[in-house]
Amino acid sequence: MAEQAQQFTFQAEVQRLLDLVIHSLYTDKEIFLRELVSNASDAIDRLRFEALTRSDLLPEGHEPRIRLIPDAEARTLTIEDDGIGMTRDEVVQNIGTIARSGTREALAQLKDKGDGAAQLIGQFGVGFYSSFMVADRVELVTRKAGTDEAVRWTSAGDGSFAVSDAERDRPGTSITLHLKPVDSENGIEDYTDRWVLGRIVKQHADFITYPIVLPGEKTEELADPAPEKPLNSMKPIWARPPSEVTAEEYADFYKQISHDWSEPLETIHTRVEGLVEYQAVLFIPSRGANDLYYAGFKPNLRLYVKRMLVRENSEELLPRWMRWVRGAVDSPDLPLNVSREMLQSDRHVRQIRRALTKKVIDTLKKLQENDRAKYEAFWRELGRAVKEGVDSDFENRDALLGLLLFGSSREAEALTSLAEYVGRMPEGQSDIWYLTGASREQIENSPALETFRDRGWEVLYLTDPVDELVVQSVTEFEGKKLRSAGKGAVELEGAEKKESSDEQKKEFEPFLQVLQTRLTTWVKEVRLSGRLTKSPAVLVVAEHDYSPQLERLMSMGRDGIRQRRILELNASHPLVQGLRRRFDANADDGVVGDYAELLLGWSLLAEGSEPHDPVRFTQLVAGLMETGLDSAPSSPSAASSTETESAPVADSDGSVPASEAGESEAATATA
Ligand SMILES: Nc1ncnc2c1ncn2[C@@H]1O[C@H](COP(=O)(O)OP(=O)(O)OP(=O)(O)O)[C@@H](O)[C@H]1O
Repeated sequence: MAEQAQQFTFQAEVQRLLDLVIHSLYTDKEIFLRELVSNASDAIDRLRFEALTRSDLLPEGHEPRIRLIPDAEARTLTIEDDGIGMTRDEVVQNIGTIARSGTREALAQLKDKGDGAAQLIGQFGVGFYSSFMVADRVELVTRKAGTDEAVRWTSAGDGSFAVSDAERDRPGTSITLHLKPVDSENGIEDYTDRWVLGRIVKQHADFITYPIVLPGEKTEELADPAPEKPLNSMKPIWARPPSEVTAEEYADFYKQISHDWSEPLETIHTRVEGLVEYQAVLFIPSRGANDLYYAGFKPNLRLYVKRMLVRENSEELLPRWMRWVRGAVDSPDLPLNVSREMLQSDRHVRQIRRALTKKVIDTLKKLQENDRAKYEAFWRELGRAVKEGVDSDFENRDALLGLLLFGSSREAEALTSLAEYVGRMPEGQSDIWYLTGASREQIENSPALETFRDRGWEVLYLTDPVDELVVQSVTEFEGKKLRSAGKGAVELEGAEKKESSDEQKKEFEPFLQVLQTRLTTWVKEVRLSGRLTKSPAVLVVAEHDYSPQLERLMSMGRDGIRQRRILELNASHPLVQGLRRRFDANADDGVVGDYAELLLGWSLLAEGSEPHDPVRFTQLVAGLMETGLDSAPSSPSAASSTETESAPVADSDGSVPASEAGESEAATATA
């Protein structure tokens, strides 16, 4: 007795994907066939792989095929495979939910259904769902190898699907598309036409390694149908001479293995015969996968041994930072039933890995040299992963340094390599300078850059969190030190300057001591600055301490203990000079301590951080503003420095009048 069909609703993201598939104006509708045939081919691959250890799974004389069965009268097309099939649970799980969290998130964010959506759709593994571009109802019957039960899945793509028991005489899967009417204006052809099917297979699925066949045609002369003749050549793309493979064939192959519908950025086809033999077609994608930076991400790299797929997501053939590389590698030198552990320690695998890694790096290098725009497009998509390599791939570290690009103080939108930076270094500059921060804007506002600007020295702007990793592991490039503009002391160049600065240091010593004592909870040293030319103060860290950016990242969401930093003062700034005069006049003047705190709070705000004690800081600022009002002349032009020059040094309560603690030179330029 037939059981009642069980109804399920699609996961919200799947329905969204379906809506996009159905409504987006995707022109190339015929590629649904490539997607379904790819799934069929994968299913056969999986069965053959499973059968390596369970020979009972393969029926005697198993000659796997992918059959296309058109029915012009019923207006259906069935795609049938002798693959591994699915259990009931697998059907519900695989064809009803999206497992990959990155894809789910991206879909959840994707609201519009306009042209943008049509483009974006290429980012998701649409696979099976592409059937709904050409069919208004889809029926799938499948039986898992090694079981007797078959299951039927049906859906009209309208939010729900039904699952019920079914019959199937052998393992495998059949997918029947109830085709939409032919509509050539919208790119829907007659997919029951043998000629159309033959053309699509030839064009988009020629490289599938199993025969794709149409049922033999019955003719008047032949009582039995003519034998099935494969529509595809079945030659895997990597086994063909590169000169004979067209760009379109590579792109189709890429789309088959990646389910990314956008064109690959670069294709690498390599065939090596020697100590170790292998063939590989690798792709640099034009876009990184949505879940590339998730811990569970698996690379889209297939490993074949003599054309038998042994690993769909091989992590052994390329370093982890190259997990965005997609493609297929085939080698006859590896054992068929390879375990992960064996793969990792296999000598041949190691050799292949080394060679392929180098190949990809060389390709990127060439791209950087010959097509800068394309390389920058790659960099903006995947540069972050390359930076991971700098920290982890010691063998290729030097080559990777050459690939790095950064923003810099030179030009707002431009990216520069380290070599280009070094090439522009003016005389007198011996190090490569950078500053890390949350954004270009924040870095640009940092007072720590003042002297660099004045000297005309370029500073690299490191705004990506992984840049912190890069600069921790790279200390030199072409013999030039990489130095943070916000770390350690920046020396003034020239002997004369040094002498005068030594003298100044001595003069300021007692004053700085008092500030330091007042700020000791947060600051480990108060000293004179070599990097300030305009601002009164800046916070820096010692040479080997964490940068504020790294500290912020590490204490994300937690109240971490902050490391004590160094407060640098600009000795020639009127605010600092005025304050020192107050100190010289009366070493116990309470104003000096309050100003120390204000300067510290100001420096924190200037770099984009919060004052340590915002309440205390605002109180100090309010007090200062009040005094400013009490003492400032009533004329609106009072802000000019000439007017304030005659302003009193301090009020009766002992505070210095100033409109702002920071930039206002006027308020403190007093005698
Ligand atoms: N013909 C088939 N035989 C067996 N399983 C299939 C078949 N078609 C689809 N599947 C299963 O359904 C899953 C979802 O298919 P779909 O085409 O939507 O995504 P996919 O992108 O191929 O999946 P993957 O992320 O594994 O590449 C497949 O991963 C596979 O497990």
